[in-house]
Amino acid sequence: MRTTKIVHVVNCHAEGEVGDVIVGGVAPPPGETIWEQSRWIAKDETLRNFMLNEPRGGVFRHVNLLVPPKNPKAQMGWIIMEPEDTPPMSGSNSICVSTVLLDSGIIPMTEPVTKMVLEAPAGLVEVEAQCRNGKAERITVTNVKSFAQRLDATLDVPGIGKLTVDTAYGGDSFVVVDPEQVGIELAPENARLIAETGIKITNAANQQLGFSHPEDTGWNHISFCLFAGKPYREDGNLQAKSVVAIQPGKIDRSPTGTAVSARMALLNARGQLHEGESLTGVSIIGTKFVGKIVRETTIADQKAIVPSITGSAWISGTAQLMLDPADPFPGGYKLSDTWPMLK
Ligand SMILES: O=C(O)[C@H]1NCC[C@@H]1O
Repeated sequence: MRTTKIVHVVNCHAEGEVGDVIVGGVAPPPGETIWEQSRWIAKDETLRNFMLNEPRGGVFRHVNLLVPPKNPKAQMGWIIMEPEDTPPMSGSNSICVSTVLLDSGIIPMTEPVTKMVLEAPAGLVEVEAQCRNGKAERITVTNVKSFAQRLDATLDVPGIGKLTVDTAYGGDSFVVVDPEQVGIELAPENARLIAETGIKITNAANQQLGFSHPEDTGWNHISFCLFAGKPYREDGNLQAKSVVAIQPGKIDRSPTGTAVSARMALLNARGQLHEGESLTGVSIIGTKFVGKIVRETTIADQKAIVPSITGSAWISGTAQLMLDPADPFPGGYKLSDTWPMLK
């Protein structure tokens, strides 16, 4: 066996969505901040291609790189790599990272509760983990400031027609649509159709509506389409289907923590969900993230919320990824049968 690198990975999923964690074998990238480091990873592409492309990855995979924190308040920093983006923040990935840090002993666990501060590219996030018998069972992440950007905007989607949509940010950027407008039931058998429809809506929203983060973060596009089911009450809790199409055309298996945060910001902007109240997002496979409005706040003088997201993640394996110097595909490859090509 010969290899020019060994990347040590702990495999994990949060409520069904893969969020593998690189725990060794990769030096921290250059940059003064975690955001700058994440821009370097996005531009360089070497690690993204090695980890995300076939034969080591695939369109379903998200990978997180642990890095030393830059802010002294944080115990660990991390960079998120998703199929097409290297985003500011991610709910499922933050829950996977927290679980791997605690369950594998990288950060010492205290039972019944361990508190940590982690540093995402978007900034600091507080984590509270309910721990029992050496397992971080429930992770609550206090997300970055989330806000509504456009309410009831008209969007003309080629092949679909005129829709009324919202745009919002919950650590990542969303166009939000009521699935009844496109006549698609948010059921597993419709996953392909939902993914393709969501990508059309996201592309149209980027062309016609756009997105700009008020703090000039440089995150100025819409990443995802959230199909936001009608809220209903179950056992007294407010719930809603939360199904997200991710570029280049897959469905999040989890309810998408950033989407639940963005949805709560929209409900708050409409006066329908208040500080201290909760919304549980239900994924396409029936898994749940419990969202809560921790507090109402502002961002650049606009209304915003600080949300939290609670969910669980489970370690599913470990891997050492290698590169034989004779491998003809050091950067891997993508094919449009499983990885639709972006226009
Ligand atoms: O939970 C979330 O926010 C994420 N899941 C995969 C894509 C999003 O970043």
